[in-house]
Amino acid sequence: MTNDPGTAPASRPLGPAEVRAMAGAIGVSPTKTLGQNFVHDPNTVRRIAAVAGADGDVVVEVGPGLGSLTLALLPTVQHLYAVEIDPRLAAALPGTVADRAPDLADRLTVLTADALRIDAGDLGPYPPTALVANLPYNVAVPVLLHLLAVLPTLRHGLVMVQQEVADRLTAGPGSRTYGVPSAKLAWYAAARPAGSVPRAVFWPVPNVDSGLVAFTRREPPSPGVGRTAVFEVVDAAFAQRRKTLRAALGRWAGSPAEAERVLRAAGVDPGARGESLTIEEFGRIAAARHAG
Ligand SMILES: C[S@@+](CC[C@H](N)C(=O)[O-])C[C@H]1O[C@@H](n2cnc3c(N)ncnc32)[C@H](O)[C@@H]1O
Repeated sequence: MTNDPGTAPASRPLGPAEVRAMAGAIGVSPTKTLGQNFVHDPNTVRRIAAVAGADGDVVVEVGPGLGSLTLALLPTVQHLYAVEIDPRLAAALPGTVADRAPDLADRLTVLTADALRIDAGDLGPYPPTALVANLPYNVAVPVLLHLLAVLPTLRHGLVMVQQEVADRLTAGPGSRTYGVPSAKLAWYAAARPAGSVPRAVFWPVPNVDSGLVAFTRREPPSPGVGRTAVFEVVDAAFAQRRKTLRAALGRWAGSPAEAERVLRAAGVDPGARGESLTIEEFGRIAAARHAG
């Protein structure tokens, strides 16, 4: 089911004064522990919704907060599952949508839950196809990787994260910022930078600017071993990223000599470093170890 933008019902966005007033009315003073920085600029949420390209999608939004982005997404999505950990924000969201987008209220399902603990069965009848979220900063990478793991129907998404995290998520082998988040995200999806967002559009104003990361799911590499085994190699290689793989993987393999044997069997130079390896190469190393 898609929605014709020409006839789609509209929603009334939240501006700066309204964001503060709504938070006050429900007794929320934003906390750092929950990464509560609310967007109060209607142009920013319109832009995020446009770049997300989630028209006709069943969207998962993590951390809807006061509903700024939710209101921008609802006019064109098929359905939206909003997963919010703060019960006061979750309880207020249906009322906000009923008030500002009354014709769209039945497209929204609100779940009061920790996004790190949900799985597909928690959401509802529609298989989710897109993730669009201004992610809570402190758990952004674990949430993204968790949802890609437990929601196999997610085809694409757009997430807003700290600029530094956006750089890491979208880095490729050989880059200074390539690391565990980049390699693990590459297992699931092709990711690309999709713009930046200045800190001034948030309340309260954070210490850093934000970046948008767009991703499209891809077939995972098929080394013959599972994701957990491959991610163990990624973690071991980057735990000592300045060391050669022969040394960095010594404990994982049992000894540097065994690491060298596995690396050679995988066709990977034992003198290379993890930061130069593709996710396919990490997969080959895991498979070579399990092949014995
Ligand atoms: C950066 S704010 C974004 C709020 C809103 N989407 C916006 O753009 O204004 C992050 C939101 O995620 C919520 N949150 C934090 N940790 C969470 C978790 N583990 N699961 C679900 N929601 C979480 C916070 O309460 C907050 O509402």
